[in-house]
Amino acid sequence: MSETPTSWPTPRKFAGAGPLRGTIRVPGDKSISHRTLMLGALAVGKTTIRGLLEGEDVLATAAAMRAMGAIIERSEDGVWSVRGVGVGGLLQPVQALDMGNSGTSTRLLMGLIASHGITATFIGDASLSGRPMGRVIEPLSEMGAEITASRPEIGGGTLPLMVRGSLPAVPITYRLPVASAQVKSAVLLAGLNTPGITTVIEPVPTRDHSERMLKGFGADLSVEEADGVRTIRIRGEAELTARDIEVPGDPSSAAFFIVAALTVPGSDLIIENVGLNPTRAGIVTVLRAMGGNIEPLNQREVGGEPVADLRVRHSALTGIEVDPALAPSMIDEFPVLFVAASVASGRTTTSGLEELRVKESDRLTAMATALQAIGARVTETEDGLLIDGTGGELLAGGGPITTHLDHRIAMSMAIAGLVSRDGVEVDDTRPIATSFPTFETMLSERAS
Ligand SMILES: O=C(O)C1=C[C@@H](OP(=O)(O)O)[C@@H](O)[C@H](O)C1
Ligand SMILES: C=C(OP(=O)(O)O)C(=O)O
Repeated sequence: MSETPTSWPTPRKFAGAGPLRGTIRVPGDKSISHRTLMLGALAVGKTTIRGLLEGEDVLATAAAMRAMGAIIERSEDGVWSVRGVGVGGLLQPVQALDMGNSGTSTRLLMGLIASHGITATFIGDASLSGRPMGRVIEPLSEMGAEITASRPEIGGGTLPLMVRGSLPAVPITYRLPVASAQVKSAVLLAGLNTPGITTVIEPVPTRDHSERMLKGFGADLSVEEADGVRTIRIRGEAELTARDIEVPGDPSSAAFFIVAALTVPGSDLIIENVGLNPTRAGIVTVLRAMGGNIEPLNQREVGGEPVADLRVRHSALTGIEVDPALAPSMIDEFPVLFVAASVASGRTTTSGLEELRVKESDRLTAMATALQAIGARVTETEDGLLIDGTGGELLAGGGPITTHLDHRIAMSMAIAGLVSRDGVEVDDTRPIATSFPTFETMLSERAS
């Protein structure tokens, strides 16, 4: 999110306004949208994209790819086209790349630049400038890139930072020390323009959009799985071929409406075209285990990804112990799961969630504080939250809730407002535009 002097915090109160009914369609998947722009920009020919998420994070990626030579346009009917420069063809950007609020743009683009003979400076907003970049600096430096970051004492370095790519880069075998699709993708993208084979070993599976899409664009990539450990190999100096892509709806955005429909009495909502890649669908598994009535209809494939329409009906939810092994498949959905747990009956226990502390905000502390402020019974532990739900009763409500430039905190607390007596005031709704610019309109149209 860019902070200009004309952009002021936009507080808003969210309150219950009746059941959620009818049919909605959430915008395109953010992870897939970033990757279509990046791979399209490296392909030879013209890639067309339908359903691209037009959120600020994705627009930051588009601007960066333009600054490095790709021609990216949007037609009036919302179809995007990307004319690529070819692998190895990225141009030196003239100005610093402003990544706004987006960790995915930053870390994946650092990977791309690492194996090109160019230098780029990355800047971002206050939230992004506090996030750890050491996790990508380490493998990309091993590949030969020279990276100078600010504040090396914070997670190995933060923005602003400068990446001087290495041409040629050195292929490496890298075992991921954290379960992170961004780190995996940064190394694989660096591998695209590196001679030989770059290997990533992934002990815990994370979202696999990069692997699917790299293959789809024609890269020579293989995935081997043994005892739950994935070994991904990419052959470098690849040639990518332009494609026509349809981006499925974002399950992370759908999650807000799934929780809203499950918790607001009388709701019966259909959410169309939701991506259900197994590496992303943990939230559906957990909410079902809590008693949530979520029915997949019309299951199909869109853009190489499993998709369904979800019918979601109000349900009496019961707290559970969430298996930490599910965390990577729902890492962005915990804030809204905590809202569901706050009105379930009994205790919900979560653990193994240290990664939530290095997202757009420390999402464990931010959500514990926010939910306590509106009357939920929440205890924060080192790596999770313990939540004792109301058993279907409304939360008290209140605020203003501090959202810390974090879109998922803002939207989760908006949903909490629907199940509160007095409503929930959120201190700033601007961050919502990073991932789901139509969220507020869709919410006021459906909850009525
Ligand atoms: O690769 C991606 O598109 C993403 C990976 C996840 O981050 P980590 O890799 O840091 O877990 C997720 O939280 C983020 O919203 C998007
Ligand atoms: C963590 C997120 O995104 P990013 O890392 O791209 O900022 C998110 O969207 O919840």
